[in-house]
Amino acid sequence: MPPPDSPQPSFPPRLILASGSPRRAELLMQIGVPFSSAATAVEEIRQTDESGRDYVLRLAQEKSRAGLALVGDDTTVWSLGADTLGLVDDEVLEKPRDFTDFARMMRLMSGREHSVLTAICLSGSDQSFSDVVETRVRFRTLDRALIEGYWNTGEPRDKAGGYGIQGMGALLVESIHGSYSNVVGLPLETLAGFLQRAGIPYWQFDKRSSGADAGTV
Ligand SMILES: Cc1cn([C@H]2C[C@H](O)[C@@H](COP(=O)(O)OP(=O)(O)OP(=O)(O)O)O2)c(=O)[nH]c1=O
Repeated sequence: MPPPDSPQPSFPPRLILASGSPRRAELLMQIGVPFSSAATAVEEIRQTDESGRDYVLRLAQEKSRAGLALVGDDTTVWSLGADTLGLVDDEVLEKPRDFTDFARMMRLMSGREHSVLTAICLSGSDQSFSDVVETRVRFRTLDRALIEGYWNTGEPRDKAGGYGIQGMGALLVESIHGSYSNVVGLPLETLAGFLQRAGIPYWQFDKRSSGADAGTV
């Protein structure tokens, strides 16, 4: 808690989750911060020679700025954007285009470690905080039957790297090193620091009545 005589931010500040990802909304609800959701139309195309880290950071920043642009001149609003991808041997793993692409990714990750990078960016009218968080994930050895069976569940299609650790994808995982929420798409530990720096007093919210209003902007 800040000391009682410290300057208080306008309360409650409005937070926009600039994302259409239900996983990100669920993670934000978990920490009880009120927010509204707004999916953005940021194009996800990696530039030639852009590293995975630079790419994921650029997209999180573009999504965050796009969310802020929706509210015009309102200086009390903050916008949170995020982007997630997998990385193995410098190869960037996004959402699988089709089964062939998915099976290729699974073979790349089978029996070894890969990285999941999530970038988050919290932007206000005159300040912005961003970072890229890395979690190392080790997969079991995956055989063709497991790869095909998992694809047929439908779960892999809209997920970076083609799996959801919060779902049946957990069965592919042997161990993880680092933030779990980062793999799901929003590193809550890093986000907590950003909310504090932005003066969004998440520790004051009444967890019984807040959480997401999950309305749209
Ligand atoms: C690795 C992994 C990814 N994912 C998801 C998180 C993201 O929703 C998705 C990565 O795609 P993103 O392009 O980061 O996000 P998105 O298109 O779903 O949503 P938006 O751009 O509107 O914010 O993969 C999981 O849900 N579980 C996992 O274990």
